Amino acid sequence: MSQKVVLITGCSSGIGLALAVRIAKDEKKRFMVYATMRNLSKGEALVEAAGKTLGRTLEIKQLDVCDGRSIKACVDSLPERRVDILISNAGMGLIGPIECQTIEEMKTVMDTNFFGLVRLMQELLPDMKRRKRGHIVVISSVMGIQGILFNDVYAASKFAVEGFCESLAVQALRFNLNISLIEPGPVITEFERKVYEEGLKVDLSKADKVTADMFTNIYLKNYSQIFETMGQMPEDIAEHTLKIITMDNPPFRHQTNTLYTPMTTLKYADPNGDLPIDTFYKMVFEHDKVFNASLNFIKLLRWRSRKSFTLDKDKAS
Ligand SMILES: NC(=O)C1=CN([C@@H]2O[C@H](COP(=O)(O)OP(=O)(O)OC[C@H]3O[C@@H](n4cnc5c(N)ncnc54)[C@H](OP(=O)(O)O)[C@@H]3O)[C@@H](O)[C@H]2O)C=CC1
Ligand SMILES: CC1=C(/C=C/C(C)=C/C=C/C(C)=C/C=O)C(C)(C)CCC1
Repeated sequence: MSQKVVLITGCSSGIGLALAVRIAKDEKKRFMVYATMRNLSKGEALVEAAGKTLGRTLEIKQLDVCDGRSIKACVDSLPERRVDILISNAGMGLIGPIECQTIEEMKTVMDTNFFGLVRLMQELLPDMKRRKRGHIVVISSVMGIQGILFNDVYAASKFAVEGFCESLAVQALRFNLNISLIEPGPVITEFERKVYEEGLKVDLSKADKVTADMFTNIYLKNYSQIFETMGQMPEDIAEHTLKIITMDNPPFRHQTNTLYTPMTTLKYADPNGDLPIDTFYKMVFEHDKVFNASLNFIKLLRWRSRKSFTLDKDKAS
């Protein structure tokens, strides 16, 4: 069986970079990875992490998901235009009260996170259908199934992604194609830093006092703590994704973070949809002390298990 061709978007940092490197370093050399980024001058970190795979199982190419011509040029440059596995990863976040955001800012998020995927699919789906072979893997988010306070537009963009893929999945089956949504919770990447820094800069003068206070003193105040407690590393997401692309019958949805699943399960537990909303409200406004204590407890457990893992490794070596 020849190598499978994998095209990944947004590989200049974070999950995309980790994915490209992990898949290119596959022990059985099952994949040829085209790691793409919109700005090739940001390729240094990937070049370094790719090491010897560069020019062998990994090649870097330019691709901007907001530019149809750039997508076409990239796909046209591939041997026989063949892509067996598309990993749509490029994306951006946006936090804050909606009254403080412009429609332009919101459109940029939708254009990147949702229309970026649509453009890729328009370019690649017809070829995949013709070959009756292909797997489309989308880095969605837990926010593709559940909205989170002050992430209104970001969550909307990921809901759009999920609705789009769920609708297409039936048609895809007819052509022997698979679609999989990877749904990480918080992941420690540039995304976290960029979103937080932009959040600190939000001009809250258009928001009322209660909303501005909620954003600053509840959301932003707890933001880093949530990432520290529940955050996964991009390498974890890469490992999960590698498993999904090597399965015979890959699932349509895959959540990567077991610490987060109690939250998303609330959504499926109540068809009225009130349970997750009421629970989030109580966590934030009524049981904030219990919520913070639980986060600290999880942090302690994770710290201890990391420490014993390091000690075990030291003993073994
Ligand atoms: N971090 C998290 O907590 C979570 C992230 N996700 C999702 O994971 C994906 C990757 O994010 P993550 O690695 O965390 O964040 P990063 O900010 O580290 O990476 C985002 C990548 O997307 C690229 N990108 C942005 N816009 C475009 C564009 N128009 N064309 C091509 N590439 C673009 C960025 O390129 P550039 O460097 O040029 O900006 C960068 O390479 C996103 O879809 C995000 O929504 C999902 C769940 C949680
Ligand atoms: C869990 C939780 C919170 C925050 C969750 C966050 C911040 C999740 C971030 C997820 C990301 C970044 C996904 C990216 O796609 C709140 C609202 C503070 C309180 C209620 C419980």
